[in-house]
Amino acid sequence: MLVGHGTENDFVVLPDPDGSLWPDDRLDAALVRRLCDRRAGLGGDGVLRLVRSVHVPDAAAVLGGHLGSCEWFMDHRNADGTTAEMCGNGIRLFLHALVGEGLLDRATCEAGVLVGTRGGPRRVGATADGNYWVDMGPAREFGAGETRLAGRTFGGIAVSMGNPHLACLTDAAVDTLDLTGTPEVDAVLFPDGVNVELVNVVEPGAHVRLRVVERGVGRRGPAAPAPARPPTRRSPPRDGPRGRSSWTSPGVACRCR
Ligand SMILES: N[C@@H](CCC[C@H](N)C(=O)O)C(=O)O
Repeated sequence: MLVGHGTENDFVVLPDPDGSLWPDDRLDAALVRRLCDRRAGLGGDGVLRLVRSVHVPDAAAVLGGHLGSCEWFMDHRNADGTTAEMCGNGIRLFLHALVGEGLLDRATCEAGVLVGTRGGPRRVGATADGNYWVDMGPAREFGAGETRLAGRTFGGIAVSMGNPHLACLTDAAVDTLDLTGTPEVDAVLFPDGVNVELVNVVEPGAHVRLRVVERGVGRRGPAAPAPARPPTRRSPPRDGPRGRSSWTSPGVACRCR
């Protein structure tokens, strides 16, 4: 077992190349909760199992024709034992762990490696300066939503990045909010729950500050923002200018483009 984090989204990492060490009947929801328990277990926002796609029963269904191109599959579990389709922070740690375990050669990662996830294939790569990048894919809006949290109501856009997000622009200083509660959301719009991001625009189109209440985890710091290109208005530009932007959350920073 390993532990690691991507922008402080931390995980218990289980290398299991042929799927024999942690099959589903062993890595069940109860064991995931115990592993992620920050007092009685190793502690983490979730579990990342490193396994070849051919040993994942549902990989063919979620990858379709991409199955043959995704040697590795990120089997992601949230701290509460639920599975998540995709994790922008986790998939960069996933690649780092594959390299660290000698299962992939870092030099071959610089062009990008296609990794299977329950949100479909994602290309993730290593940079020459020791960092990692991920192509999060398109942000797919699927409606307007709101959440009741920290004694306030925040309106936002429902966005899928493979996993569901509610991205809420707000003038309330996000660093000052008490996010210990559970966000109230529309169960029809978000039948499987949702990751809630509260966003302050620091510099339109260039820099946002955000706080996340993550599905299956609870309050925590950053997440790969949804949409990956932070919105500068109530809904992200459908075909707005592409460029670089950054987001910060207490203690970390990340670049998006
Ligand atoms: N923080 C992650 C999201 C991880 C999964 C999430 N908890 C979910 O259930 O969708 C990210 O960076 O995307």
